[in-house]
Amino acid sequence: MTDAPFAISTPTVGASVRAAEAGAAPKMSARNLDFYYDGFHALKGVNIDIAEKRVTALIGPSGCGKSTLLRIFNRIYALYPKLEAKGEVLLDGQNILDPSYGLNRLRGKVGMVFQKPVPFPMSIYENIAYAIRHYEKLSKAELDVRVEEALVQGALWTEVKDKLKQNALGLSGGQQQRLCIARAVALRPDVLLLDEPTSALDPIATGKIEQLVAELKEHYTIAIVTHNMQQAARCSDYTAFMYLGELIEFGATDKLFTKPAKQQTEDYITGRFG
Ligand SMILES: Nc1ncnc2c1ncn2[C@@H]1O[C@H](COP(=O)(O)OP(=O)(O)OP(=O)(O)O)[C@@H](O)[C@H]1O
Repeated sequence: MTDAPFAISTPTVGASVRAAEAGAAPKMSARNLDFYYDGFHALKGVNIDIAEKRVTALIGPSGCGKSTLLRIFNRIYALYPKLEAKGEVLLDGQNILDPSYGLNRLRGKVGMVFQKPVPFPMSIYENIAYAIRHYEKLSKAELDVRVEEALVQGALWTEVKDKLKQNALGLSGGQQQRLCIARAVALRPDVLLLDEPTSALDPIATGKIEQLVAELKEHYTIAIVTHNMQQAARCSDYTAFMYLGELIEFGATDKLFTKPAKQQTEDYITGRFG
C-alpha cells in the first residue's frame, strides 16, 4: 500500500498533546550515536529520548536510517561482523552498547517485531512458551497462565484459545503478526521495537495492530518505524524525522505534523519528496 501525501490539516491524536505537555520521562536515550556498515556512515550524531510508556515513531525516506536506529536499540548488529556503533544508548541510564551489558539481559528487556511476521514453525502455544522457557523456569500451570496473558495482550486470545495446538503458520498474516507481538510481550520487556509491523498487512489487520499499539503503551515503551505518515500521526505521541542518517526534527507528533520547525520536515510530510 503506498502512502497518500500527508495533509497537514489531518487531525492527530489528542492524547499526543497531553503526553508532550506532561513531558514523559525518557526510558531509552541515544547519545551522539554514530553507526557504520563496513565503513559506510549510516547514522550521524543521533541524539534522541524515547519516552517511557509512550509511542515514538521514526519516519523518513527510504535509506534514512530508521531501521538501523531501531536495530541498535536491541543491538541486533552485534550478530554481524564489520558493523560498528559509536556513542551511547542508555536504557534506564545504563549503556546497552557496552559489551559488558549482556545480550540475553538486553533481549529480555527490549523486544522486537519485524516487518514480515516470522512465527516459529510450531504450535501457537509453543510459539509463546518457547520464548518464555528460554528465560524462565516455570511449571506447566504457570506457563499456561503466561501464554494466555501474552495472547490476551497480543489481542489474539479470543481468536486462538480453542486451537492453541494448531501450527502457527496456519494463521492469517495479521494474526501471525499479533502472535509475534504476543511472543515479544510474553517476556515482559520494558521496551517494544516495531519495525514497519503493518507493511505486509491489509487495512483491517493494520487497524487491529494500530489499536493494539495504543493499548500496549499502557505497559510498554514503544518505538515504531513506519513509512506511513498517517499511521505515525494516529499511533504515536512523539515523532522523529530522519534524513540521510541524521535526526532532522523530533517532537510531539501533532506539532511535528502541523507546525514542523524545519523545512525538510515540512517538505517530507507534505509529500514533496521521499
Ligand atoms: N546490511 C547493510 N550493509 C550495508 N549498508 C546497509 C545495510 N543495511 C542498511 N544499509 C544502508 O544504511 C542506510 C540506512 O538504512 P536503513 O535500512 O536503516 O534505512 P531505512 O530508513 O530503514 O530505510 P527503509 O525505509 O527503506 O527500510 C542506507 O543507506 C542503507 O543502504
